[in-house]
Amino acid sequence: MSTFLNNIQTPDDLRQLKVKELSILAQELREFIIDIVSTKEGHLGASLGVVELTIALHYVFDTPKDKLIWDVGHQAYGHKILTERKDIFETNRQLNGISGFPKRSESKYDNFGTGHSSTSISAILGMAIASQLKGDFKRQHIAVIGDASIASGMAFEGLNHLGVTKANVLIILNDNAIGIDPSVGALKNYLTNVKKGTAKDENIFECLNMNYTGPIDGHDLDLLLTELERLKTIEGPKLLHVITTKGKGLQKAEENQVAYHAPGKFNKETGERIKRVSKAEPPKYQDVFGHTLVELAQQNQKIVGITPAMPTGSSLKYMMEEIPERAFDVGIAEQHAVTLAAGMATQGLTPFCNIYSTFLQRAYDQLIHDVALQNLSVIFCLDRAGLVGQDGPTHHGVFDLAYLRCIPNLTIFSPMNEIELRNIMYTAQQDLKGPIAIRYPRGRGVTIDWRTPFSKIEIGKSVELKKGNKIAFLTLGHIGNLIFQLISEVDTPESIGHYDMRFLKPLDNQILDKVFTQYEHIITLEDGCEIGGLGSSIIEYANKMEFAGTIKVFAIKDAFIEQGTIEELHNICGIGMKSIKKYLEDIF
Ligand SMILES: Cc1ncc(C[n+]2csc(CCOP(=O)(O)OP(=O)(O)O)c2C)c(N)n1
Ligand SMILES: CC(=O)[C@@H](O)[C@H](O)COP(=O)(O)O
Ligand SMILES: [Mg+2]
Repeated sequence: MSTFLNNIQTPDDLRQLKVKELSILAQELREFIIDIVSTKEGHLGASLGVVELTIALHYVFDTPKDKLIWDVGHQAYGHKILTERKDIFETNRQLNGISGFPKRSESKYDNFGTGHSSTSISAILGMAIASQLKGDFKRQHIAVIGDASIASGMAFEGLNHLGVTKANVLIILNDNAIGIDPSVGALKNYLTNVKKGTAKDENIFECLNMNYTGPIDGHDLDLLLTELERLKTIEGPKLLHVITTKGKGLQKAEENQVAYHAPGKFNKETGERIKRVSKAEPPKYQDVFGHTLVELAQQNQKIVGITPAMPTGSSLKYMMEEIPERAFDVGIAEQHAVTLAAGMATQGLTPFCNIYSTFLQRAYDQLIHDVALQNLSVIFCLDRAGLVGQDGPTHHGVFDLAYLRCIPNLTIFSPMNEIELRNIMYTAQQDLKGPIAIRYPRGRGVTIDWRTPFSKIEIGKSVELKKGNKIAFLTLGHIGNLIFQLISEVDTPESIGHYDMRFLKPLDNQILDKVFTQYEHIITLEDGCEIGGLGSSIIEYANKMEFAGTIKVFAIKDAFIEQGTIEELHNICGIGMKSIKKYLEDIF
């Protein structure tokens, strides 16, 4: 039964507590997070790891006047609970609920929207400079950033600037030696040496002109309070290095930090994860990618695999286990991952560069300038394409079709099922000259027996799945499976034709020419943004061919889409079964 937490709505309430009461509050806050996340799901380990830090920051600093930013923001559950959102925390990540990440429109305590990593240093520096320009030299500016996120290029760009300013900024490096998967790279090794006391003399952050303190135990509340109070009085750029344990306070989460980053539902007493008991079900697309890549790489020595910090999420981990010398986790470094792949391709290697669709946004110039312009044979596997669900607008992979389609030399493919994914991977590593983007969604496919022998896919060829005489559905990717069900449920299935376009680029003009002559109505369906995607491309071509029938585009309208289950979001966006059926009723 919470006692102190019950009485806290705002950080002002927190600041009424005595220092000796804060450790009890920490215990209560942990239990509260565990209680809710065990049933509602979400990012657990990171938030448990910063419970003491969260309390100490709001206790010492005058939030929301002082500015506090959480990098990525997946560790900000405690912050949300202590800043007016305790009573609605159970709606975390649900449709119409609070966001799983800090969000400016949600709270005056969320100073900057996050979700993608490594933005906090630049953003807090921007706020600190604004504060100086306004003549306010008192306001404090704090960014909390993890050891994996600080290794990203963008964070280094921020540090590089910060070190030549007099900005009143405190960076808190929350070092738990892990991202989603174990942290990697030379900086990780350096931080390990700092913790062991074996680092070379000069401290890297001091060399960058920051006042460095640490490493200190980030679970020791007294120490945190003392150091934060002291740092508050020091002007200019400062960095406090705290050591924490991801998953702190829940034994299972401490023992298996990768799985408990976002464990799904679990038993709040034992920590045991609740596995769905189900009969045979189709695999996740990510696993089809991961296992197929191992199969291909065992046959083709030129294949290399690259992931920027998502070995588990992308399933590149299978290749990292089986063929470690050719599989690379480069950390949160999407830009580097793409140009690294480009460099490898110039030397005759065949890189499979797996990046979540949303995170590839960060490497757009590298994709154009380093890969496509040089027509290098890099195979991009874009996971989490389309609406991803509870992570919400920061993570939906809905822009990729539009931002990829305008890039010359790039082939764009979206598999409708596991077998198409396997076969395009097989084809791309054998035949393709130039880059290809293969985009597939979060979650499971549709084929239980998916390990079929490889066969080649003809580049630019779509598939006629069903002939019709009035209405043609042109679909791209997994979402096309909806149309099978739809056809089985309508009164006049003979009127409907269905085409799995497979390639957004090059478009299959041959089949389109046929479709334009045989059907009165064309309906396109995709799980990407309307502007610039499949529907746009069909309208452009139809216009050129002077098609006289109607074209209806089912795609995501020009708006950011909030969080919810994928099914809820498809319905809200009007790309679910209900909307399509309604449209059909109108034209029948
Ligand atoms: C640009 C970008 N790439 C990848 C991710 C996926 N991601 C979310 S959290 C995370 C690990 C963050 O690790 P760290 O900064 O050490 O924080 P911790 O989880 O340990 O608290 C990653 C890779 C992301 N959010 N943004
Ligand atoms: C916080 C973050 O960016 C990741 O943890 C993300 O939530 C992973 O998403 P998946 O669960 O789809 O791998
Ligand atoms: Mg970390």
